[in-house]
Amino acid sequence: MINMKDVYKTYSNGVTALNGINIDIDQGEFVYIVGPSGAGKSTLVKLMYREVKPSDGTIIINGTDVKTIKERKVPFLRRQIGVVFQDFKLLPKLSVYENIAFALEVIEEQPRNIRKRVMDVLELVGLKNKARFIPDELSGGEQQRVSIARAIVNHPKIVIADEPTGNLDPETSWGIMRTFEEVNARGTTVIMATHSKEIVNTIKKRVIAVEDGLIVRDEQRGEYGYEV
Ligand SMILES: Nc1ncnc2c1ncn2[C@@H]1O[C@H](COP(=O)(O)OP(=O)(O)OP(=O)(O)O)[C@@H](O)[C@H]1O
Repeated sequence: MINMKDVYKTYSNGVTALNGINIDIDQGEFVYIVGPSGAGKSTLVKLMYREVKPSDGTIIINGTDVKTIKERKVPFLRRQIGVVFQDFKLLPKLSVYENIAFALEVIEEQPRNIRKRVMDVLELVGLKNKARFIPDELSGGEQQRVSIARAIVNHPKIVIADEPTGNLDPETSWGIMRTFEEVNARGTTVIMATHSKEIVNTIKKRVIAVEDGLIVRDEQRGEYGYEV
């Protein structure tokens, strides 16, 4: 469902972030992307949701070629992909409920369906009782659970998370990981760029290691493989 072939990315300032990447990820997989700072992990995941465009090579996401996709079709691609960021990116003036409902309003979901879908997803992440709170009234872990809820409310086939536990303490991070595991258990593909050795070595999944824009390791139930 995610296929990258000979993918290169050079930014406009001349920095080459990816140097010939080949990846095949199937529906339902859980994949960690690891590697040193500046290795190209964020660039790799941003290519998957077409935040950046490849300089060369082919990227097929769910049957769509993201290099040749027409600009007006990009929103349809994005609907199939939920994205979770390190810094949550919630709208600060909207309530938890409204932050999640917004993701459905922009895709013109029928208003009568929105309430049930938002409450269902809040139940999944364990925040039904905080629907009326604004982000500032929540802990970091709760805010991240809201952002996961927002990413999955639309039932995307793929969830991409770039350092989702980077701003959270270890205990909170385990809770977030449980949520991602539940999302994955429902059949959603999860791709997670992370610097967390503890998480990768404890919750064993496929590990793709990137160094200097190249994949240097791709192992099922792999190890983090770097000293912290
Ligand atoms: N928008 C950009 N414009 C120019 N260069 C960029 C841009 N984004 C990233 N880079 C460069 O591309 C390289 C890879 O960056 P990237 O953010 O993908 O690495 P990373 O592995 O995610 O790093 P980290 O673990 O520190 O987040 C780095 O040299 C970085 O400076």
